[in-house]
Amino acid sequence: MPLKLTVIGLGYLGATHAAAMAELGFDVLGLDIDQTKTDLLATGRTPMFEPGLEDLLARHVAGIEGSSGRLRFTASWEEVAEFGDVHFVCVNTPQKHGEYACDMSYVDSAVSMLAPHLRRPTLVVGKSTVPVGSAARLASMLRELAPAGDEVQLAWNPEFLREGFAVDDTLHPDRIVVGVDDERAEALLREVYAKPVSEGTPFVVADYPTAELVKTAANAFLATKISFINAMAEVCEAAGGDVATLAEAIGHDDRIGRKFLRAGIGFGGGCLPKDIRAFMARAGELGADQALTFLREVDSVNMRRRTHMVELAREALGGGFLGRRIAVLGATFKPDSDDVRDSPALNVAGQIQLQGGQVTVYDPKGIDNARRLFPTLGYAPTALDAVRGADAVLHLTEWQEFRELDPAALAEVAGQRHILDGRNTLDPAVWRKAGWTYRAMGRPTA
Ligand SMILES: NC(=O)c1ccc[n+]([C@@H]2O[C@H](COP(=O)([O-])OP(=O)(O)OC[C@H]3O[C@@H](n4cnc5c(N)ncnc54)[C@H](O)[C@@H]3O)[C@@H](O)[C@H]2O)c1
Ligand SMILES: O=c1ccn([C@@H]2O[C@H](COP(=O)(O)OP(=O)(O)O[C@H]3O[C@H](CO)[C@@H](O)[C@H](O)[C@H]3O)[C@@H](O)[C@H]2O)c(=O)[nH]1
Repeated sequence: MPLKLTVIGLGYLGATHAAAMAELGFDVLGLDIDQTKTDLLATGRTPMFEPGLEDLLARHVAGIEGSSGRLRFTASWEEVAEFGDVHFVCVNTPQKHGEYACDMSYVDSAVSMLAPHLRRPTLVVGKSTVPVGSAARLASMLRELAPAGDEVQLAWNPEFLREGFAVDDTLHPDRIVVGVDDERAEALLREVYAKPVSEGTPFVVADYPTAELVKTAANAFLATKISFINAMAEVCEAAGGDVATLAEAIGHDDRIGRKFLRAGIGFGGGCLPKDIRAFMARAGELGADQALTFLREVDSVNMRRRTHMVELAREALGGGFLGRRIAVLGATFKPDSDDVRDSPALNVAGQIQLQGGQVTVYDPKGIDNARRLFPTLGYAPTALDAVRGADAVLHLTEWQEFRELDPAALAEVAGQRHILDGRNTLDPAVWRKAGWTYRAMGRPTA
């Protein structure tokens, strides 16, 4: 009998994981405390934009014509507990309000809702990103609360997917990491991931703390790489160098690599910023805070990028923002996602509005989410509409659509022709040819 899986928490991670597990051939039952999400997913639609996910849902959600019927949703914890041989916990672990530390209340609540219904041998697998030490704590919580007691096991299986590539990253991961304290847990997870492992995906078995740390270490490294190149951008600007050429040149060294060296307004999203802060907070609790003081600098280089973009815009306008019209291209923290959590683009837009600018934002997929978070910003249905009458245009999220814009057509409707490229992905020559003053970050102005 193939294993039956459940997925608890159906956001960016959980909805993708549930659909991907059905694609691997398992029967999957999903649960989320937000019933609007399960209702939507049950009709094959996603609560968020993630390329390829609706196709996967159409292939597997029960009740959709021609689907495998392997993926279902419920609101009942009892049903989840009875159904699952393996339960994946994919709930959110945001930054605590006003603190660096991780808010574990959603994970704790999911585990305490599930545990009292666990009456037979079963495996609970944490996928959320958590502070090191959480798995051991949750394992004892499960043993205490579950009627099946020691027959309930826990494993930690951190997730490395990127938004915008979530489906592919889940079906074909770079590596699978499992933190276990028992061979049976490892065996069950080898069964779950047999297909990707048979295709060559490395399967790394670790203890709980190492598995938890692998995740935060990976995100800390990625964040550091971005802040490193952004620090080089600051120096390039001071010295008259070009950070894009510098990144290409150092990236040819295999030990450094080309990826994650795109300078600009820095990293945002629901992961890197909060994960490096939670990592610092946890290291502090463990008495190892000195080990991670460099992450404070990584964070401040990153936040400085946003303010620097605001300063560049002010400079382009020749003074303050009061009464000036600013078009912002991009609202999401990255392209191919509708996620606006800690978005550098919206942070810049918000700062300019606070300083008196009239800001109009356009984004291909993020406007609804942006409007909920920043209701007082202006929003336009197209890039052309956002640019109409603008005194400066800020390119802040690197959507392909923005690379394909016609600078000549935009020049006709703009108030003034100032383009500031916060992602260094537009073609300076093309924009300049169309009459724009083009300004990038960490690159020469002319
Ligand atoms: N988004 C990513 O790209 C990504 C990648 C890797 C790891 N992660 C980690 O995965 C976790 C989830 O991230 P996300 O981006 O999917 O968050 P999200 O906010 O999109 O989704 C979390 C979901 O969990 C639900 N939930 C909260 N408490 C619950 C409970 N007690 N029971 C059932 N459902 C509950 C919420 O309603 C929500 O739908 C976080 O720890 C994050 O750091 C995220
Ligand atoms: O060279 C680069 C690369 C990225 N970014 C920015 O960095 C942020 C994060 O990008 P990315 O890492 O691609 O997005 P996420 O989907 O947040 O994925 C990260 O966070 C996830 C949640 O933990 C992990 O699973 C992934 O492995 C990790 O890449 C975005 O704002 C990007 O614009 C840059 O500024 N320069």
